[in-house]
Amino acid sequence: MSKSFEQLFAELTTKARNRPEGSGTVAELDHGVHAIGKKVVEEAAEVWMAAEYEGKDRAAEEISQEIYHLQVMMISLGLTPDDVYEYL
Ligand SMILES: N=c1c2ncn([C@@H]3O[C@H](COP(=O)(O)OP(=O)(O)OP(=O)(O)O)[C@@H](O)[C@H]3O)c2ncn1[C@@H]1O[C@H](COP(=O)(O)O)[C@@H](O)[C@H]1O
Repeated sequence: MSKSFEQLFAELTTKARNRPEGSGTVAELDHGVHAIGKKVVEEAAEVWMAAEYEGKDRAAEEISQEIYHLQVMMISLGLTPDDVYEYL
């Protein structure tokens, strides 16, 4: 099911609060900023490779994953979307 940036952020915020069993988001948050940062960088490279060699659909998929990891980083730091939008 597709969702917007805000819908995903709300979902992840709820997961961080309620800590449901089996949540990858909870596990990633527990690993901390250093580990989340590595995922952000890894996914950035995958966006680049998909964009250059794998076509638009794969690039869109990798971009969605980068957005996910950026949102996990935001939650880890206690940042809201408005804190980020301020700089757009
Ligand atoms: N949108 C995402 C999403 N995008 C990326 N990822 C994670 O990022 C990984 C993709 O990274 P890679 O390409 O490196 O794939 P991988 O090597 O198989 O990943 P790992 O072995 O490192 O886990 C996936 O395996 C997921 O763990 C996501 N995990 C969750 N979501 C959404 O977040 C919500 C909450 O998820 P849970 O916390 O797992 O319930 C749900 O709506 C999910 O759809």
